[in-house]
Amino acid sequence: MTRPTRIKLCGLRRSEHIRLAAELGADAAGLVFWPHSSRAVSIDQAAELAAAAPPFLSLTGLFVDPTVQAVEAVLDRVALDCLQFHGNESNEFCRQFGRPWIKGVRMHPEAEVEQVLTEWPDARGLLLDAWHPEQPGGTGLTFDWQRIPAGWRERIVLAGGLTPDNVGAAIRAIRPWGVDVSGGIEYAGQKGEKDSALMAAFVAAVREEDEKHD
Ligand SMILES: O=C(O)c1ccccc1NCC(=O)[C@H](O)[C@H](O)COP(=O)(O)O
Repeated sequence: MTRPTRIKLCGLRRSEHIRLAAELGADAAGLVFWPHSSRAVSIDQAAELAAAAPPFLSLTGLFVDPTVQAVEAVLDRVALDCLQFHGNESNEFCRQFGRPWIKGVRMHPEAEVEQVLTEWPDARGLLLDAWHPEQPGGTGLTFDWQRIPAGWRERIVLAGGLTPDNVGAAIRAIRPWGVDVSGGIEYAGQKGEKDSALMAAFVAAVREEDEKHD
């Protein structure tokens, strides 16, 4: 049997969606702490979401160029299992909190990908996302998956514009360790509003593709 593709559903803001993510068999749920995002949650909201999380769903807190104090303020109140840094944070910055962390890497069209990926040696994994000149993430855009070097694919969480319709092709193309989605599980035109049916369809599409590789 081949390994299952790990799934992170990002930008959850309701307790029922946290429970649904676990029931569907997702591995991780992402909570956005970047205040400029329409998916952002306050510390109080996040504490409530964490209280709704069943065992073994990895709660991941997403930050963009935060201060140390901002991350610590969240960690004081919210039982996060993993941190995700999605800005220009260095390896040293990310590692100082003593928690498992992943690094969001935006795939700039001119980036020397093989070189860039070596910059965060202590990350548990690298979440590769589309690059956009003004938005640090959650853009709904895809990038050319073939730019991901073959030797790195087992460490990669693939993100950027994934949907129930294209995630199977993405898995087939590069066999990443995991996949991450936000906009692709939301109601059309309603950024931040997750659609339970699309959450279920996304997880089902991943599992359907996984079964083809057994
Ligand atoms: O989702 C956001 O609002 C966000 C804002 C700033 C930085 C990162 C953000 N999201 C990071 C994620 O992990 C998203 O799931 C990832 O960017 C993919 O988003 P999408 O293309 O909408 O699936």
